[in-house]
Amino acid sequence: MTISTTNLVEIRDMSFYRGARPIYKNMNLSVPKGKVTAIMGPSGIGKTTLLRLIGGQLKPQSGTILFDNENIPTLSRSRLYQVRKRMSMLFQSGALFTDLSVFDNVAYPLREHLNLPEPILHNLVLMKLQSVGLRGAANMMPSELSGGMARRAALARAIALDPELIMFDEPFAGQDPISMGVIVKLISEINQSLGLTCIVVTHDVDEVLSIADYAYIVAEQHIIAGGTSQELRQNTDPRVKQFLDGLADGPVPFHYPANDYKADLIGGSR
Ligand SMILES: Nc1ncnc2c1ncn2[C@@H]1O[C@H](COP(=O)(O)OP(=O)(O)OP(=O)(O)O)[C@@H](O)[C@H]1O
Repeated sequence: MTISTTNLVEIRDMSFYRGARPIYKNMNLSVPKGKVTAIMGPSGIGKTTLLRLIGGQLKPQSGTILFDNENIPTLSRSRLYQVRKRMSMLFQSGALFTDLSVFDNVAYPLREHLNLPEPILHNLVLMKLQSVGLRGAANMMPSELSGGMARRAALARAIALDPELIMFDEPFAGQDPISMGVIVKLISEINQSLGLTCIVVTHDVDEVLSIADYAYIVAEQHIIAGGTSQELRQNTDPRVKQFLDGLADGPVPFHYPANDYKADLIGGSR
């Protein structure tokens, strides 16, 4: 196996099944250190699953998932706990703790993992909030925030422990164009100013391609195309064009695999 020092995450020949159903078959993926990597693909194809595999919450049936050259699926529980501290995941539902203020939400992982004197913790939290433009909202409760602000507060919490990798699951979903622009800019800024490796899973092609150094498209249980944003835009594969142009139907089927429609309808009750 070639071990790369330039890729923070390296997936080789990885297969993952849900029951008998393959989600990934012999898939390969490299996520370069310090870059923004976009993972795109149709709904239900396995993008969130991929993030959970990288985070060690799910185990593949075969293959390797290297994080900084450590094979995640084979790590002991305690080692995985250590490695996971270096990664952060921001899920779409990235819920804040509703009974804690914005300040305390961001302070939570710091209090949980580090034993910092209160004045240092205070300043660290304010610095994280400053980086997402919410220092002024430190004392607000999550219920008082707009959707976009809540997402930014969740981002401040996700970077509280200075992870090396941050994985965003659909960061733009449900945002108005201005909030989307703010989030695009924030991802780009935290990548550039903190040197954070970012993986962004999304359907929002234009937004993500504007900041991604590399972009991959998942379909048919593996990566069907990848490269720089520009290379992907020039790709002539009809499946890639279908996805990038947002066409509802094409070589990548719109429907989740199902029984014959007519048979299902006349078959009556299930
Ligand atoms: N806990 C589970 N048990 C069984 N199947 C699951 C489970 N979670 C997800 N799946 C299936 O795995 C497949 C991949 O799901 P996943 O959430 O990774 O897709 P996705 O590409 O992130 O979709 P979307 O873009 O719609 O969020 C889906 O078909 C889903 O039905």
